[in-house]
Amino acid sequence: MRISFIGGGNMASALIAGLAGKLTDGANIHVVDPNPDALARLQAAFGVGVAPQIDATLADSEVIVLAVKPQQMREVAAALLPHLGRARPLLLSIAAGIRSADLARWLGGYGAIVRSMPNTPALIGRGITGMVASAGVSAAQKASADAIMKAVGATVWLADEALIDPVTAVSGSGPAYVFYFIEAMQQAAVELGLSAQQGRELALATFAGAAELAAASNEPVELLRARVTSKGGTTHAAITRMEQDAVGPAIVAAIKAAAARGRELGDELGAGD
Ligand SMILES: NC(=O)C1=CN([C@@H]2O[C@H](COP(=O)(O)OP(=O)(O)OC[C@H]3O[C@@H](n4cnc5c(N)ncnc54)[C@H](OP(=O)(O)O)[C@@H]3O)[C@@H](O)[C@H]2O)C=CC1
Ligand SMILES: O=C(O)[C@@H]1CCC=N1
Repeated sequence: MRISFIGGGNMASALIAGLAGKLTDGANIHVVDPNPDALARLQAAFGVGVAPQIDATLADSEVIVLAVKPQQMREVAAALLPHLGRARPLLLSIAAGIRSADLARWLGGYGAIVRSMPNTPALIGRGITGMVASAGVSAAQKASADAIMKAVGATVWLADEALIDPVTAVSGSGPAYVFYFIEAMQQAAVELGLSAQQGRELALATFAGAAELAAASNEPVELLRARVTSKGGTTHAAITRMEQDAVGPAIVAAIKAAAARGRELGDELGAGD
């Protein structure tokens, strides 16, 4: 499969790292980005083809992954439009907020669009991607999009595009919340007298182990939490403090803020012709 990436930044690099040499050869991947350093890094690491701007090379791609910032998408659509005619590739957008209908409108009514929301654990093949296909996407194109994202983790197809903003808020942005929690655990470890290295090792192993345990168990996470929480014990002291400080409601509110920002980006950037 020949795949092009428009934008070779953080998320594109994570996807390319997961794809190259697995789903397709690096030589079948083409990356467009204005930054020479980013292109040189990707070329050296994965043997991908590179270009500083959109050109006719794109016409050979079966799938074009749109991996620029949401604010850059409209300009990219204008540059892409002249190159879509012949091969009619699938456009696989990973941009937060940008609605398929707006993208299609900027592309003169182009219908072969899958909107998706991956996350950075794709870098190690442990990503999860929410996806939704527009009406103009063929079954074969949907299968290609699924194969690309499955090569870097799991996929969840959504019946309604409105659910992409919640997916963005939960799993697209989610790794940042997990890293934030790990940072806090590391800080606590150091403040309690452990070394930074020990704090890191303890926090990471605990996160990974607890997540794997929850995934392997049929029991709800509330029950798994209750099993750690001995009556009158240490966990109870910690959870009581978290409840006093409304940590759970603050996390829920934060995730809702992310979803609202996704909708707001769609409104802001999709407005007008
Ligand atoms: N980071 C993440 O965890 C996730 C990000 N996403 C989505 O992925 C998209 C990219 O995010 P991210 O990788 O973090 O952002 P980055 O800024 O790291 O990457 C975007 C890249 O696109 C380049 N670019 C700008 N204009 C063009 C153009 N006209 N043609 C080609 N390339 C261009 C940028 O260059 P320059 O810096 O010079 O502008 C930059 O290198 C966003 O839409 C985001 O919503 C989705 C899921 C998770
Ligand atoms: O923060 C963002 O907007 C992007 C989308 C999901 C993760 N990063």
